[in-house]
Amino acid sequence: MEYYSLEGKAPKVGFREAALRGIAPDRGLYFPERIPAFPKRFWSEMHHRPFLEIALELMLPFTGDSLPGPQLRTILEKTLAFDTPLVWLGDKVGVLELFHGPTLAFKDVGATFMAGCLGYFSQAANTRTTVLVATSGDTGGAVARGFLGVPGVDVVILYPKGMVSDIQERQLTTLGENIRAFRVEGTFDDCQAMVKKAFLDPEMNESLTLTSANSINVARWLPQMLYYVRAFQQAGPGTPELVFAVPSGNFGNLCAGMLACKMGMPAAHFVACTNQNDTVPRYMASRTYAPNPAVATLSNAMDVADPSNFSRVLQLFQNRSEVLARYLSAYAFSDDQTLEGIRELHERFGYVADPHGAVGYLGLKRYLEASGGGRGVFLETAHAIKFRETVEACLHLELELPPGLRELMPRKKVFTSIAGYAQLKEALLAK
Ligand SMILES: N[C@@H](CCOP(=O)(O)O)C(=O)O
Repeated sequence: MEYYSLEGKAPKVGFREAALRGIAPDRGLYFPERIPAFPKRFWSEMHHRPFLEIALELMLPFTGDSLPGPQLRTILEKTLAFDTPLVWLGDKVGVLELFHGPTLAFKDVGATFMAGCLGYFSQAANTRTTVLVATSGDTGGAVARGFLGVPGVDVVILYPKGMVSDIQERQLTTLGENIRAFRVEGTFDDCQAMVKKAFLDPEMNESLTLTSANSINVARWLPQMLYYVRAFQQAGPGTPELVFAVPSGNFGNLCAGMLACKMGMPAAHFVACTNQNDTVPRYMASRTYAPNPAVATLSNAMDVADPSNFSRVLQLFQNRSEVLARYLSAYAFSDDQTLEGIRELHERFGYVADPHGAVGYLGLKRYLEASGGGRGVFLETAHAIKFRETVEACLHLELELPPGLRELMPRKKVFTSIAGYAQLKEALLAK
């Protein structure tokens, strides 16, 4: 499989090079040159098969010659080591829980897969790679954990000051070793712009081998399709096609689900659910892509004004927004509505959701009402404990701290404060 740049001005590359580069030299996102289609039989017969075998079949066309089969299997075994259960809250509403990984967020899936790939590529070539990552909350912790101690890899995390939760900040600033954190005066979009700038900076590229661990990287993005397929498998044979409601920030997650659908996975519809950073819902209503400055919200991991992966979503539909609109609806919700969503889930189903999951639930509910019925699943992208203050105050209860987090609490947060790209560059080039 080869990958081309969505900007169209860079040569095609294989999976290995796309993963090592992060983005193409023309700043475009890499996109697979063909989407492998799996026949109806593959989907109808998967319900009794071990999921690892299914995952291998699905990922193999994408990794191609870059990873030997046994290596891909080992990486997938680690990636799938934690469950992503589909829990039905009622007849019509289910929740796909993606927070059972080591950092309690869906990012653990992609970060584990990518860390496995990069560890293998660096070892095989005996090189040192610097992974740059911008985070609005959850990616940073998952990448820090996924790459901790991986030989040949240094991780540099950029996060916006005051726009991530206390637990999220602990997850990305307290591990040490090969992980460094930079606290940026700015928004997630500023952090992401710095990452992209670094890739085009000749001095940086002369001294460092850079890549990105955001979902702009195919090795982070592609494996995220697996939990949609796992949800389909768990729903069981004969289940009517599901609506998937996806809390969305950088849109890698939603795009991975829609990719699975393009590969043949039956799905009724997708719903992109955002907070007030509503560029995509406004785009879907007006067909004008016009990001506003990012605003801080309770669902901070989605505080993204200019979602990188939306270009991939459009590409899946040959950039025909009228076709995309048949498969995707998009809604935005305020913080007050988010709190209402958390309360409603608790009152109706006894379910404790985090603010991102609550936004997903609200989107699902609105879509099912508007379309006159159906059955759907919202993605619970992070554990409620990561947003402890918000959830505890909203529901008047106390959440228990999981053991993995307990050990982070007494540790000191270590980070470097920076205001812009020049300081980042100076710090990374300092000997
Ligand atoms: N929601 C993210 C923002 C970056 O998204 P990614 O999936 O592209 O890494 C976060 O939590 O940092």
